[in-house]
Amino acid sequence: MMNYKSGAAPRPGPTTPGPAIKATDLTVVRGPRTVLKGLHFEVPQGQITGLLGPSGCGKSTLMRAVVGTQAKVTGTLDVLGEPAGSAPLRSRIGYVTQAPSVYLDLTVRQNLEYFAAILIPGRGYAGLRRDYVGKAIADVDLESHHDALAGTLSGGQLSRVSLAVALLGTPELLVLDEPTVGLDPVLRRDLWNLFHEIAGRGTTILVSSHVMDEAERCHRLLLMREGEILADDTPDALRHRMDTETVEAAFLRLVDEATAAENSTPQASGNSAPQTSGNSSTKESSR
Ligand SMILES: Nc1ncnc2c1ncn2[C@@H]1O[C@H](COP(=O)(O)OP(=O)(O)OP(=O)(O)O)[C@@H](O)[C@H]1O
Repeated sequence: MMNYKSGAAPRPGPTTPGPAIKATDLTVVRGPRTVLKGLHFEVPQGQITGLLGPSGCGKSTLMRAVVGTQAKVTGTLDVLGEPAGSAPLRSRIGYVTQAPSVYLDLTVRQNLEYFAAILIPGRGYAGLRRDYVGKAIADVDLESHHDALAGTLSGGQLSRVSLAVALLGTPELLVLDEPTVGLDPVLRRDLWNLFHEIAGRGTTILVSSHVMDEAERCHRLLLMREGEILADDTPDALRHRMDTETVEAAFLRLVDEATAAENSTPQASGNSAPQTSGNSSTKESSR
């Protein structure tokens, strides 16, 4: 968790020009495996960028690198104009992991008050903390449950408490690791509406999913496979370029092309970049 220096006012919104995230030759090794393989990409500010791909392709690892919790990261990774993981970024990024990170024996409000006290310590900020807690609870539509113990909430409600914690302090970048896993279609729709509302206020959102219909709700997509980026595009451009009805079909076509390219190159190794249709936004040409 990150906090504000005493006397420093919390930051209200985007303050840095340029992309929210810029990666150059981003490589991550975990154990014996190279999990991210020399990625080049940018994430624009104020939009929802979806990080999609099959289980194990490296989505969480990429997100961990962005928020600065991943070891053995090489290449260049700038976030909001600063090197990923640097101290000034701590109060500017909200991160929701796959596991709800809340205390089950505290109420919704107590959880938020606790994290707000760490984020913005000091008696002088008591009023500001109260405002942030109230706003975060309202944002995730949990006002009717603010006094409920977190341990008594449903899975969807618990996910929303985690999201509320990440929203404290109005971060410029929100990194959400599969926030809709296990939620019913109505809750998923409501959460995506909330993401759009948050992005509409200028917050950049990087959100991972392996549910392809969620790709259609993103402004941009990074499609991943085996630690590489197969495509970096808008959903419309991707469907158009691959001549498919859905992003899912476009993704499957890209995977087939990459597999065929690998199979037709005898010396191809697991670290080789897949061949795609030659669009300027594919990994090959963005190097
Ligand atoms: N601590 C670790 N040590 C070694 N390898 C790891 C470790 N954690 C993850 N990996 C490997 O790194 C690869 C990428 O994992 P990652 O969790 O980033 O994938 P993912 O796309 O987020 O998957 P999922 O959608 O299932 O969450 C996987 O092959 C995984 O086995």
